[in-house]
Amino acid sequence: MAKVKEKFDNVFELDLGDGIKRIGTKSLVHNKRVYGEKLVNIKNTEYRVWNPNKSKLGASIINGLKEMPIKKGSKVLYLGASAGTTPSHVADVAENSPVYAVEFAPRIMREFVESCEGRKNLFPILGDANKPEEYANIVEKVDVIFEDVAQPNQAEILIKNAKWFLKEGGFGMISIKARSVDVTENPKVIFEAQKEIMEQNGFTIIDAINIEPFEKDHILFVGIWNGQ
Ligand SMILES: C[S@@+](CC[C@H](N)C(=O)[O-])C[C@H]1O[C@@H](n2cnc3c(N)ncnc32)[C@H](O)[C@@H]1O
Repeated sequence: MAKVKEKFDNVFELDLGDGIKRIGTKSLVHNKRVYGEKLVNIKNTEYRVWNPNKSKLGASIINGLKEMPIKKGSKVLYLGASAGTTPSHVADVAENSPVYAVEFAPRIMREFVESCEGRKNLFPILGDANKPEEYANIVEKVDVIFEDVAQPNQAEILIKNAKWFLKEGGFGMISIKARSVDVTENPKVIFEAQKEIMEQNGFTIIDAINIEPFEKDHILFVGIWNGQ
């Protein structure tokens, strides 16, 4: 018998009876898959299984994220939307609240727009996360910025967007890919350097999650914005 338990606001532990640790979100759009994820029905509710191999946020939750800043009612700015895998789960969690999702590759954007169909709170924005001023007329002040862009200046991009859009006391969540910063340097050194950039520019880091074995040399930092 399948069982469900709410782990964080609108994030559920799904026990399908096979001993595998799974999480999921309630389907906001019934019977619609975004990336081939499994759909399960438990007690008349449909859940989308959140695949940690395809989502760094999903992997972080499985690997022990302490607090989930994205909750029902959170306004979110998502940088690096790709085709919408993680943004779709984030939108399920936020439920009625807007998730603004920025992606700069037009081809991927087309796929992403398709996956937004029927999702009333997920807003695709074709834009460069390095230039927040270009989407400042669309995005409002948010509770959380989530970033997954795999660029050498990942931490700087978060800070730039926080200055424009993050409420004081809001959360920045950033997935750092060591190899995008420097392929030769030890990942631990890179993570420390990126953390320092954030701490010197207005964030207090409250959590750091290594997401192996799902992704190699990646870390997810969670920080509180002091409103610089
Ligand atoms: C690792 S993928 C994101 C995967 C996605 N977050 C998910 O979990 O479903 C990184 C994405 O960031 C996008 N990207 C990279 N640099 C960007 C920038 N400066 N502005 C907007 N998007 C960017 C890439 O085109 C790519 O689609």
